[in-house]
Amino acid sequence: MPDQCNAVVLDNVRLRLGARDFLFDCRIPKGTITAVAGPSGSGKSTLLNLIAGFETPDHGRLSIEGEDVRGVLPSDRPVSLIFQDNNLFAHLDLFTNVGLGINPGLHLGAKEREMVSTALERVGLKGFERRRPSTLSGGERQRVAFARALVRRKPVLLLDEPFAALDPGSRSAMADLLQALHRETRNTVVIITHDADEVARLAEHVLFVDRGRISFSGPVEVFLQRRDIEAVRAFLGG
Ligand SMILES: Nc1ncnc2c1ncn2[C@@H]1O[C@H](COP(=O)(O)OP(=O)(O)OP(=O)(O)O)[C@@H](O)[C@H]1O
Repeated sequence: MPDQCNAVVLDNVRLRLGARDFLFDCRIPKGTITAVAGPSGSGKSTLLNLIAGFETPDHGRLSIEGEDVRGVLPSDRPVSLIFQDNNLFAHLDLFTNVGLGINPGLHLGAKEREMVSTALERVGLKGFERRRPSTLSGGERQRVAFARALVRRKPVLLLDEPFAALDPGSRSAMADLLQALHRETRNTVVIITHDADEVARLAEHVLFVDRGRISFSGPVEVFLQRRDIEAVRAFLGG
């Protein structure tokens, strides 16, 4: 596949962390939802941290949206992030938490304030603007994190197990919201998940990480049939 079809390209990216070494050679197709799956400790978060810029490759090339991002600070990369614990500031209200996605200095003009209100409305939190994160449920807090990612308007959205702390009902509501937002924005979504059903339901493309390497990369329909790779078989449940 030509590289302009890929939002993220890792070319023989190597990294050593303590006793563990990682080698990632993979592509993430532009505009897709790509699931990153694999056993615990295999290196899924490390892969996301490399893309986000929280880890620096020892060797290899990493480009995002066609740009070599070696030496580019996390805040200057064309990515936004959502983690399991959603990183909201407890002492700030929701409007302010979302506004920080646009401008860390919080100098918001009328247009930016409108963007924050629209994003909160889009994730179903209209009227919650002055509430603090502690007054919300886990699912609602994740919606705020989504709103903040929406106002950032970055082409790549990285999610590290964003629904792991939620009950099954909220998980599936958030998966629906993610899909709806993806249909609107058509950005590239990369989501770590431990849940085979979530992979089947959400993803178009799958990267399977095993012992610091990519052991499968391809369309979800092919992934779901791959019973010949032992770790994939275990992940899919027999
Ligand atoms: N800074 C570090 N120094 C040493 N080892 C590290 C460091 N960061 C991660 N590791 C190790 O690298 C391995 C991969 O970690 P990583 O968090 O990427 O795995 P994961 O697939 O996301 O796991 P999980 O599904 O359990 O969250 C683990 O064994 C972890 O202990």
